Order: sequence, then structure tokens, then C-alpha cells
Amino acid sequence: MGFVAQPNIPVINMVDMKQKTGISDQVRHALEEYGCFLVVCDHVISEEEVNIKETFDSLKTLFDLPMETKVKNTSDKAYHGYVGQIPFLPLLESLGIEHATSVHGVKSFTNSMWPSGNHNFCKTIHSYAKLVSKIEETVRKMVFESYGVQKYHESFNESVTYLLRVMKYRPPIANETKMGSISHTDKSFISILSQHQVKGLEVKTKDNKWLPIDYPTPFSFLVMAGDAFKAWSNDRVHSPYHRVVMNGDECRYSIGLFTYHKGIISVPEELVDDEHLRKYKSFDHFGYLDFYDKDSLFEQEYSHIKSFCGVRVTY
Ligand SMILES: O=C(O)CCC(=O)C(=O)O
Ligand SMILES: [Fe+2]
Repeated sequence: MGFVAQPNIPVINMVDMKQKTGISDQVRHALEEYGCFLVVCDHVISEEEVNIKETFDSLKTLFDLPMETKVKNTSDKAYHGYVGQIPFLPLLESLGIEHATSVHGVKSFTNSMWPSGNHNFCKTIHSYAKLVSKIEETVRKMVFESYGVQKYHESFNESVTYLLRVMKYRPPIANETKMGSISHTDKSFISILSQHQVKGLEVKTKDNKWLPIDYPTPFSFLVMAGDAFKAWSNDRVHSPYHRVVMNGDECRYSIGLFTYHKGIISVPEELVDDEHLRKYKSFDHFGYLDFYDKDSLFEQEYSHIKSFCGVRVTY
């Protein structure tokens, strides 16, 4: 009476994802209702495989490099290189590692930051990206299965590329904004996020409540659907607004593995029928990223994916 239980982001155990039947439907349901879920991997990953503390320690070393080195992280794709010194987001600095699941991708980033090499950084980041990409692929495959369109998984998978973005948010000084990152939806297909010790990420529910994300264990990740997944699913999957709010006086480090498709994404015909009319035209995923960059409306909550490739309904 008088007590309304707060909705919570679903938590799924990776062991269950490997062993239990029916889990694909749970994963799909979480992505449809919340656009995200937490996956706990503690009993599946050994510290030899990926050492989370070492991974986050290596980020500190990276962000401590001089600014003139960090700005060498450039890319011809929007949001794939160094991002920082943004007047309305003074707390955030971020670097992008393209093709993060290939040794070559991580090596080329490492060499641009440390011209004489940094074997430990390269090894740690590559192991992290490989491991997290396996979780991502498992989730994507499960959702395709749950929708009965598993036949598209393999060809989709062949066109996937991974961007690893690493973020540092410093604590605000007096009178500064607490917003580490403004409310936005991801432009990826799937994003897998993790943080170390310092909280700050919040996700908006469909009924407009901000839920703080509490990672239950160090080996937990937040699996989140991006706009491309929402469009592919003909609006079944939700891509949630989220933001980072900095309280306290410690720096926050986080990592995101973002899945992009190197070509055209189309809604599977099986997901279109009389009750689910086609809502999106086929679209070029990186074209969407460029559109978002140029559209530059990212201060507002607004459906960029609808304005990029949404089917206009006329009555
Ligand atoms: O720092 C985080 O936990 C979230 C970052 C984020 O939302 C993004 O990079 O798109
Ligand atoms: Fe995001």
C-alpha cells in the first residue's frame, strides 16, 4: 500500500545463457521492455582470460598521456576517434579503438599512442574486446533465434565490426555540470558497457524513470540495444535513452564495445506483417552515424533513426 516497487533492469546469468533453454526469449523480452539487461559472467570468465582491474588500470595510463598524443586518435568515421574538450560536456574524454577484436586493430591504436609499443596495453585490451564480443555475438544470435530468423545470423555476423570506446569522466568542480554524458540513444546495433567501481550510468525506462545502473559484480556487463537494432527489429527492440551523472569526487572510467554493421541493414521480411507494418527502409549503418553527426540535434531527445530511414505513414 502506497509502495510502488521500482522497476529494475533484468539481470541474466551467463551460465544460464549457456545452459538453459528458453533463455533466448528472456533476453529478447529484456531488450523489448528495457532495451538492456545486466549479464553476470563471474563463473564463466577466469582472471587469466581477462583481468578487469588490469584492464581499467591500463585506461588510466592511456588517459594520462599528453593531449597532443591523444588527439592523434583520429578516424574517417564519426565518433570513432578522440572526443573531449566539449564545452557543454567538460567532464568527458574518450578514445576509440577500431577493429578492436583483431590484433592488428588494437596494435595500430597502441602504436599511435605509444610509438615504441606497449605490449601489456595491447594484450589486455585485445583480450577484453575478444571476450566481450563473444557475449555480444551470443546475445545477437539468441535474439535472431527468438524471432525465428536465425537463418540471417551468419551473414549478418560476417559484416559485423567492433569499436571499443574507452571513457574517462572527471568529477565536476564547483558550479560545473554533473552531466558526464547527456541523454542519448546509441547508434550501434548493440553496445556492451562496463565500469569500474565508480557509478554514474542511468537508463531511462519506457515510462520515463531514470534507473541508476548498479553492476552486481566486477564481471558484469550492461548489454544495451542501439538504434540500428531497434530499426532492424521493426521497432520491437527498444533502444533506451541513457546518460552519465557524476556525483562524488572520483574519476570514472568505463568501456563500451559497440557493434556496427559494415553495410546495409534491412528489417527481415518475417518481422513485417499486417500487424507490424514496415517502419524502416533498408539503411546504411555508417551512413546513419554520419547523418547523426551532421544532424547534430543530439542535445534533444529525438528519434534520429526515424528521421534517417523511418517509413512515413500517410493517411
Ligand atoms: O560511460 C558509460 O557507462 C556510458 C557511455 C555511453 O553511453 C556511450 O559511450 O555511448
Ligand atoms: Fe551511450
